[in-house]
Amino acid sequence: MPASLDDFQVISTIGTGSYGTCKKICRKKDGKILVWKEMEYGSMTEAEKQMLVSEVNLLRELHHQHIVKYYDRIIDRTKAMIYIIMEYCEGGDLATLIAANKKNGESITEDFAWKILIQTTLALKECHRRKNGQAVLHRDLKPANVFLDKDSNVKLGDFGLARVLHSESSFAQTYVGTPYYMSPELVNNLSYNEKSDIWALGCMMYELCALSPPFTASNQSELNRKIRLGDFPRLPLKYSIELDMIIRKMIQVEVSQRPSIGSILADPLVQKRREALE
Ligand SMILES: CN(C)CCCNS(=O)(=O)c1cccc(Nc2nc(OCC3CCCCC3)c3[nH]cnc3n2)c1
Repeated sequence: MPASLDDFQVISTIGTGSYGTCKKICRKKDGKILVWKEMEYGSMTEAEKQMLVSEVNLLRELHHQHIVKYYDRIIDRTKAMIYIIMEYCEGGDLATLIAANKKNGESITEDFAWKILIQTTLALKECHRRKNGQAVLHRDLKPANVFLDKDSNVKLGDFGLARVLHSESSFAQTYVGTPYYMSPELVNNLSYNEKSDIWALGCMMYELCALSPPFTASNQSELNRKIRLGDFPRLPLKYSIELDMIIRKMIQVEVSQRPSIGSILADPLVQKRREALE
């Protein structure tokens, strides 16, 4: 029996993303805490609605311990609203963690950095695993899209939903952030590929440790120039040369020089770190 809005109690609003609002909810029948992302589709074109349907269908197919679990969706045709119900991540998102560390002058440990690197790589591996020939590239890997559960395990979220965004909508203009993680191939208008997600992963890991993205600038053209050059400072010295090296390998301008997901996971150091996690 499809879920309905009154099966849930809204607890609070967590925030507003590029596509709509995220609310913390409680499922009345068992008290389970979840979230829903509510999106208004009334002003969407038929093509955008079709994209939304296919994005939600992709979400339904992704089952992995490090990917935010999709539960259900509710469509309220009277208000032209869709509610996408997903697991709640108690630990919040990495962007909040980075901002808090920056504010308090704190930094994550080396162990935690490896844990995030490994678990996010495993989540990307699931995304890239070809699903009926359709690779689900994340396309928007950034700290705000990586959540933590109560045990600070990674939950990769917010697939494609941001992509569904209809460009002329007010949300689009309001929520366009600086694309710090844009890869050189995207800057050069070449095609997005699996190695572009690796570049973004390297940038995210760098920012998580250094509390600043590898490339920063006050305008897009200056940022593009720095990205094309690919030079950035070493991680803070508290982090090992191995961590700096594996992140540096991911942030290489030459696509073919970047490691694949398989080679990251096959790295002896990563294997050792993975065993320590299990
Ligand atoms: C302990 N503290 C450091 C952290 C406190 C943390 N508690 S908190 O303040 O409610 C909090 C903060 C942020 C996230 C979450 N959990 C969460 N957020 C999602 O999306 C957030 C949304 C994404 C788009 C932009 C607007 C926000 C999810 N999507 C699927 N599952 C989700 N779970 C909870």
